[in-house]
Amino acid sequence: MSLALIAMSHSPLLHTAELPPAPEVRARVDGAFEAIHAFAAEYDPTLVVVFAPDHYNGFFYDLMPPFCVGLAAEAIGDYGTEAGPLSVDEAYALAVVRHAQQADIDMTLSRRMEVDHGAVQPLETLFGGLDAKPVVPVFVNGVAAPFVPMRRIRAMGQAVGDYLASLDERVLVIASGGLSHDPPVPQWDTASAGVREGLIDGRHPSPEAREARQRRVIEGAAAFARGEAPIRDLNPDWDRAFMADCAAGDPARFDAYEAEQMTEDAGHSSHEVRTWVAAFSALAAAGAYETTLEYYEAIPEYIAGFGVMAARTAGER
Ligand SMILES: O=C(O)/C=C/c1cccc(O)c1O
Ligand SMILES: [Fe+2]
Repeated sequence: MSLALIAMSHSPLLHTAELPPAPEVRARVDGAFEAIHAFAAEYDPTLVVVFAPDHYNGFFYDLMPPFCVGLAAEAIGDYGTEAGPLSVDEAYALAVVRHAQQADIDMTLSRRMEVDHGAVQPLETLFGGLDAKPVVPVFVNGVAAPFVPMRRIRAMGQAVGDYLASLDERVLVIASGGLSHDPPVPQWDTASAGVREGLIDGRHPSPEAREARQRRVIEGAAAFARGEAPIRDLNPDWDRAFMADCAAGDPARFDAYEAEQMTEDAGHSSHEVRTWVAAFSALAAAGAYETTLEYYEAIPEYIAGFGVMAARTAGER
């Protein structure tokens, strides 16, 4: 039994920014990515569990669970990320569902999950593509309000971690998303009727609609970097405090994060840190852990408080 964790922000602007960050900033991001790539290579997982949000590409308001395990999954290929099937380990995915349900978690499942850059960017960064490792994808809602209390995400992560810790595998849990950020993703309360229809069931848009949506984000990022976009500022203090809570090894700390306050302090997409809460709670289920790598920087060009962490069960080598 062995567990390790990598948590990383993602951003569709990583490869599409019209106004990229300064070269020294990009070099630090690349350095952090190289470090987690090396960490993953050294750990050499036999199973990967990726906790990822979705951005109205796979999950919509026609049926929005707080979390969901994919027994089969297909990447849609947004923002230049790889499209195609993920190499899902169906037996382990089903076992995760069963174990979580027996632990009083109302885990949901999908036999045809669609995932976007949220799930794919970490797999590309760490393993170079979608199918290098057997994977169990776990969607965690981080954009579509209302949100269940954070203690439910912690409990879900703990239940998943309890199961993973019982396996004779080297399991890497990945968290994707966060930290403070407020990209131009539509909000139900302020959306027009037409946009609302897309939030209810906007699956498989035309290439023109996909392009228009991506342009809006790319142009929004450039405007934000110039200080001209009407979106919330990044909040490095909030981000560093959250990362300190992640490093603390005490998942009960996450219960204090209240959704409306998070939106206020850290933006509408700060709820993506639910993936971090799930992953760190899963890691903690295997016992004490040590953080071996930490990087943080607020990067307006990526519309992201951009953080990377790696951790593994203490005393294991
Ligand atoms: O296009 C989207 O829906 C999402 C955009 C985005 C922008 C910046 C950071 C993120 O985590 C995002 O998902
Ligand atoms: Fe995101």
